[in-house]
Amino acid sequence: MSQSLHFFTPSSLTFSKQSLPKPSCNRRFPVTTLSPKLISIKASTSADPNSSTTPPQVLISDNGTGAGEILSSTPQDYDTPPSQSFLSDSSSIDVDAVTEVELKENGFRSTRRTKLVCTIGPATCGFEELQALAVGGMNVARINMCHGTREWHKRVIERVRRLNEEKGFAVAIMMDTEGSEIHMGDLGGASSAKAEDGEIWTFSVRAFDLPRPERTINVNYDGFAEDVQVGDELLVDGGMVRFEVIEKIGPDVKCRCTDPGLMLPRANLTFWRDGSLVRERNAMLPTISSKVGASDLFSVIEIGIFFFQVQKLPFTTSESLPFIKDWLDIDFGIAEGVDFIAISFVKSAEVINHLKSYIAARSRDSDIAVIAKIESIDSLRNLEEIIQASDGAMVARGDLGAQIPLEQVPSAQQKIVQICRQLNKPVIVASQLLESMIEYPTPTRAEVADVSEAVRQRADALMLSGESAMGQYPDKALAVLRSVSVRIEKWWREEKRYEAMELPAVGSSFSDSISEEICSSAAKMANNLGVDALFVYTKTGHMASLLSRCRPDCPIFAFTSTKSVRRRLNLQWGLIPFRVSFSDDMESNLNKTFSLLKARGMIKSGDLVIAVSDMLQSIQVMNVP
Ligand SMILES: Nc1ncnc2c1ncn2[C@@H]1O[C@H](COP(=O)(O)OP(=O)(O)OP(=O)(O)O)[C@@H](O)[C@H]1O
Ligand SMILES: CC(=O)C(=O)O
Ligand SMILES: [K+]
Ligand SMILES: [Mg+2]
Repeated sequence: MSQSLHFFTPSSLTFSKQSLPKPSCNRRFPVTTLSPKLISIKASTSADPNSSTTPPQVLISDNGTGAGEILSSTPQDYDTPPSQSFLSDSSSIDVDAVTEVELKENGFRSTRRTKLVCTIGPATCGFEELQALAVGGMNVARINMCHGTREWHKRVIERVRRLNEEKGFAVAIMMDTEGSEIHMGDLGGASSAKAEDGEIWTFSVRAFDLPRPERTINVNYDGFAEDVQVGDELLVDGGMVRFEVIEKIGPDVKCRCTDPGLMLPRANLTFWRDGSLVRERNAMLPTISSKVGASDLFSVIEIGIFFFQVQKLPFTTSESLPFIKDWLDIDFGIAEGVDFIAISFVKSAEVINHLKSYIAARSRDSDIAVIAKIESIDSLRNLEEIIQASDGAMVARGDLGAQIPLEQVPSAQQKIVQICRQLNKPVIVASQLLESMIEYPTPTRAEVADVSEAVRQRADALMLSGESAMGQYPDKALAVLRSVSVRIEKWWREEKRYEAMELPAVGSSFSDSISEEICSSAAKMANNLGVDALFVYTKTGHMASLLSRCRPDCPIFAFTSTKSVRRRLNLQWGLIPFRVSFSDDMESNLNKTFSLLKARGMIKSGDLVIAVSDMLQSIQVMNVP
């Protein structure tokens, strides 16, 4: 079978040099006073681009006054049941409601390219709060299995699903595992505990009766009291609070506070001796978490049998497997059909490979992406192989900063972001981006500079942790990420300050190589010609990610036929994912999408577009008819 690279401009779509519009911001749509509020859409269009008989039907809500600006002949409220407002039939297109307004307000060039992940916690778990985050630009909702119960997380997942169904969002769900590191107990329900300078606290592996005795902290790791030595330094949350070990009495370890501060429930603990992290025993942490109850026993046995039969591995090898609580959470994530599973404290590529085969065996369509969290010193040693094995990575700076000296975190971040892009894996920069906004409504200048740097490095996504999980200003924190991202992206685009990155070949077949060449050429052409948007028709999302990897100046409209691929693409830089059914006939796909998007006012005649697809390996340059 021959594969050819087509460069053609169909006669009906030819353009002359003069007809090429000059790239500029804000030029295509009149700027309205609408802010990114929910809109309600029923795209009832003809697939025939020339048909003018079916008027577009779009209702945009105003800023909450209820007097929506009607742009359609058939107004429809956004609370219309999903079956009516978001038809997934062959004549409709699903697009993020917020993106649609953004496109209409500011044009292609101003859409945000950097994606935003929000950790959901007590401050944001309600439907209204989740909706506010989605309206504010949340692309991915992260649930952290370190905190809360599975029932709690299940309710959050259900609400996000409902939000997507009813309001047209495509918020993806990322489940983050607990990971087998040492951490404190849950403080008996208290939201925090304050340690003052010089105070003596007891860290113990004993379980305490409630109420928790004063100045005592429960530790999750049975070997803790044996492992620490008098004189060791004990760091809570990577050094937010520090203690010196002064005495060991059986299971109790007495410590004096040397750096006071606030300790949060289930905070991570590390101990240091003579200036080095003590970590030999970390690799031998318990494989069965104390949190596994009798009701989980059947699942534990099942998981054991899977690894014994399928992998021929003893399932107690904690080097290769996260501990059992994680596997139960992973089962939960698979059953719930989450979009991403993020694995904490990955030490080698092995655990990623095991998880991927586990997912493949357990979930029918196996489209859960596995994200490797880079937060242990071991993961830095095996960085390339871990990232290569994964579907993406997270720079988990919180715990990473507890395992390597803080001043090494920025260079590690830069390296991880760079390797991910070279290997074509999405990368999330996480933790403490806007830490002060947990308490205050404005960020520090230093935090804004940190966010800017992650955007400048062209990371795929930024993540909020405590800011959105339990902070006082989750929406404001998200708004800061949004506005800083847009501003910095624009600045770097206009000044062409970004360094071109050498992008090595990533595919293994000749067909992969063609796809890569097509995408890099299309991205280059898009920049040189100043086109308005790149269109990519992709079944698996791969071609879209190859385009995203090139970080072109214009946004990438990614058309895919499945909802799960659309949600997954929501994590990747510059992609605006649409769900639409399409065929192998590019000509009809183009006509259909032009027609649907024109009907929604998202493109107009004359817009210059470059289209690629993974069905027909070609590049087409055209003006929208
Ligand atoms: N589901 C939840 N229920 C209660 N509190 C939560 C929940 N999720 C997050 N939090 C709170 O938000 C804080 C920050 O969240 P984050 O997910 O970064 O947790 P973490 O434990 O610090 O980190 P890690 O990602 O390393 O597990 C937590 O320390 C916790 O206090
Ligand atoms: C996100 C996370 O796990 C960390 O920063 O440690
Ligand atoms: K976690
Ligand atoms: Mg962590």
